[in-house]
This record gives sequence, structure tokens and C-alpha cells, in this order.
Amino acid sequence: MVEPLNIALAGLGTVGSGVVRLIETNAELIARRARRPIRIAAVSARDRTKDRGVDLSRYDWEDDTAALAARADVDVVVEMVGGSDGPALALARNAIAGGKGLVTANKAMIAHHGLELAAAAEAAGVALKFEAAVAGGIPVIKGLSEGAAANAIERVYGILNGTCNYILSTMEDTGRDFADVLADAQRMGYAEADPTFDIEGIDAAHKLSILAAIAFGTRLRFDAVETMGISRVKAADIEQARALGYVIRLIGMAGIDGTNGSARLFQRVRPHLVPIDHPLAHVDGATNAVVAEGNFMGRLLFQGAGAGDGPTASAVVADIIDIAKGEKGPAFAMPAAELEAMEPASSGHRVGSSYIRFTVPDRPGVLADITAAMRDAGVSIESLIQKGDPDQDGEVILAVVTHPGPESAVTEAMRILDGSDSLAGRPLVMQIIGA
Ligand SMILES: NC(=O)C1=CN([C@@H]2O[C@H](COP(=O)(O)OP(=O)(O)OC[C@H]3O[C@@H](n4cnc5c(N)ncnc54)[C@H](O)[C@@H]3O)[C@@H](O)[C@H]2O)C=CC1
Ligand SMILES: N[C@@H](CC=O)C(=O)O
Ligand code: NA
Repeated sequence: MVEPLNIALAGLGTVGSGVVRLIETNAELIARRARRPIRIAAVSARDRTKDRGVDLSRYDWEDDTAALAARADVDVVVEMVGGSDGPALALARNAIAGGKGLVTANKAMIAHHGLELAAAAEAAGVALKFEAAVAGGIPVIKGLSEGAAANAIERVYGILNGTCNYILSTMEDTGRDFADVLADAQRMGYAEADPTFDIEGIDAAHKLSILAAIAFGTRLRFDAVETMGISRVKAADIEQARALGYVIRLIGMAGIDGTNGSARLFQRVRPHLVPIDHPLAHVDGATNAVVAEGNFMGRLLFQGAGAGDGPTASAVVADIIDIAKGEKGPAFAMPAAELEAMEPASSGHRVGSSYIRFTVPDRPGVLADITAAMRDAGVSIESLIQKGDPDQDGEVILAVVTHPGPESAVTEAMRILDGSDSLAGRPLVMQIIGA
């Protein structure tokens, strides 16, 4: 008789309920693939009485998630509570210290404490796994750390936040309002408990820092991700981008930069203009896509559902199955102590075209001031479009696309214009992804 793998589930929201449903629905095939049954020994969440659409009566209930790590009948703790610190981190630390495997969907916790937890798991001889934490259901952690293991990865980039992608692509398709579409994403379980993490790019930055550590064998540097979200993107930008042949997507991008002689880690999350014939332009809704470029494999594209109960549960349970089969890691594809400490690279010398949206007062001389600042900073303008009539405040929108050049020149032009009375608001700069 094969012993089951006994698991404890902490958190029974979108992801946790999905995990219960998946384990119950596919129990037989999971047991065959895991070589043993997966048994839910205990569950815990904030509210015992809440209707989650799954029957929890057959599982032991713990009011305090911390109790799960102390149970002798549990082999693996599955953390689906969320938050970089607090009860999630305490549970993770205690589970590992108690010799239990840890599976987590929590990118915030891994981005902040992943190295510590990975080292602790290696020392304790237990598994730490977090496939669901990056790009939801897409097996990108496994893909990079196993499938692409033989390659030096040169660059990794893509769409890492389902909520932002859902907002941008829905606004683009329907012209609906930002707040209204965000409320939809929350209803569908895509958004973080605090959606600021999504719309300000922080969630994508968490994921990017995890991917970069695995792709490049570097220590996690979430603190060094240059991060900008989509809250300043207006419907007018989406409209202008479309008129110019682009869509807007929140893109995370990481690579090793050797420009100044020493290798540095480049990590950035920002809204970008993506040409409509680029594969990332067709990634809609809560779908994520990750591109990895390796020196022998060439370009790989991983694409699939980046958020939501089913896909995220699929990634969580895949990790549980790996542990049932005896897999122990290491979590970041190499021992935590061997990950290289690398200084962050700045983006100033990067070269490319930019889109700049200016909101300006409707009066003569404004255009001359803007173009003079661009000229003085060495920015060459490819096109400039003025959007229609002034709005009710007497302001108009100017959309500028630059010829390829150093990003530092665009930054300098913005510095020259800072505080100018030819601007009615802070310009928005977005880089344009090459085809
Ligand atoms: N929703 C999604 O599509 C995805 C979520 N994730 C991550 O999975 C984790 C869970 O996310 P969701 O299920 O969406 O969140 P949720 O808000 O739907 O569920 C959170 C669960 O944790 C419980 N909880 C919260 N604070 C607690 C506390 N102090 N003590 C005990 N229980 C507590 C809640 O009662 C609830 O059952 C987060 O780390 C999130 O970033 C990862 C990938 C996708
Ligand atoms: N809030 C996240 C959930 C998955 O990681 C997202 O929208 O991508
Ligand atoms: Na994943």
C-alpha cells in the first residue's frame, strides 16, 4: 500500500478553492502521475463559514494557519494566503524549519524572501516550489529551470500581470473605463487583494525578479526593478497607439547588461507600445506570455492563463505532484548560496524609440517649446499627432513618436520641459518594443 502525500492548505480564496476542486476532480490521474495519492489533511483560512463552492467538511479545519506547520500528519504545506510578510512568511518559515515541503503561489513573499527560504529549504532537505507565483498556469519556472537548463539565457521578457493585460486589452476592444474594467478583473479573481500591486506594476516586478534569478543565476533583486504601472495610461493613449499601429501592454523585461565592461542586471516593468504584428500584441485578457532567449535554444515563447482559479491551481498541484515524486529542488535552479550577486544596470544608455504623450494648453507657442526641448536634448521626432479638439479644460493631447535613440536623451528632454507652462500635466513616456 503506497503512503499518500499529506498536504495542508493555507488560504481558501480564488487559488485555494481551485486547488481543492482540482485535487478532488482529478484525484485518480493525479495519484497515477504522482505515484501516490495526494491527501488533504487539513485546511485553514480566515472564515470557516464562507461558501466557497467546495465541500470542506471532510478535511480538518485549523482556525490559525500557523497550526498547519505544527501538524505531525502533514508532509507539505501549501501557502495560498498572500502578503510578503505576516502570516504567510511565518507559516513558510515554520513549515520548512519543521521539515515540511512548501508550495506557494505567493510571488510577493518569494520576491522579498525567496533566497532566505530557498537556503532554509536546502539546509532542511525539503522542497520549496512556487510555479504558480510566476505567470499563473504557465509552467515557466519549470520551463526555464529544466527545459532551458543547458542555455545561457540572454534575455527574458513578457506580459506578467493578468489584471493589467485584461484592463488594457478590454479598454482597447470596448472603449470601457479603467475603473470599470478593473472591477471586472477583481470579480473574476485575477486581481491581488490590493489591486494597487497589479496596476502599479509591483506584482509584475515581483514575478520578473523571480524569473531573472532563475534565468540568469543571480540573487533576487526585486528592490532594483525599475517599475511603472498602467495607472497613467489613458484611453487617448490606447487610441493614439492604435492609430500608429501599436497596442499598449505592460511588459517586464530583464537581461544581463555588459555595456560598461562589468555585467549588470537590467530589470524593468513598464507599459510599452507593441507593434501589432508582434506576438505579444495578440496576448489578450488575463493571458500572460513570457519570451526567453537562450544561446542554443533561440527564442522560446510560453503563453497561457496568467491568473484565475483553475490555471493557478494547476501550477500549484503540479508542484505538489513533483514533491510526491521525490523532487527537492533547488528552488532557483541552483543552490541559493551559488546565485551571483549582481549590481543593477541603469536604463539610460538603452536605445530605442519612445512614445511621449503631452497634455498641453491650447495656445500658440506650445509646439515650438516642446520641439525645441527635444532638439536641445538630441531627440529626433518621427511623428507628432495632435488629438482633435481641446477638451473641456481647453487642453489638447500631443502624441510624439521618436526615432530610435538613447533613452537618456528623452529623459533629458523631459527634464528641460519640467515645470514649463507649455505643459498642462506630466508627460507619459512609453518605450516602443522592436518588432
Ligand atoms: N488569484 C490569482 O489569479 C493568483 C493569485 N496568486 C497568489 O496566490 C495567493 C492567494 O491569492 P488569491 O487566492 O487570489 O487570494 P484570495 O484573497 O482570494 O484568498 C486568500 C485566502 O487567504 C485567507 N487569508 C488571508 N489572510 C489570512 C490570514 N491572516 N490568516 C489566515 N488566512 C488568511 C483568506 O481567508 C482567503 O481564504 C496570493 O499570494 C496571490 O498573489 C498567484 C497566482 C494567481
Ligand atoms: N494578480 C495577478 C494574479 C496572478 O499572478 C495577476 O493579475 O496577474
Ligand atoms: Na507559472
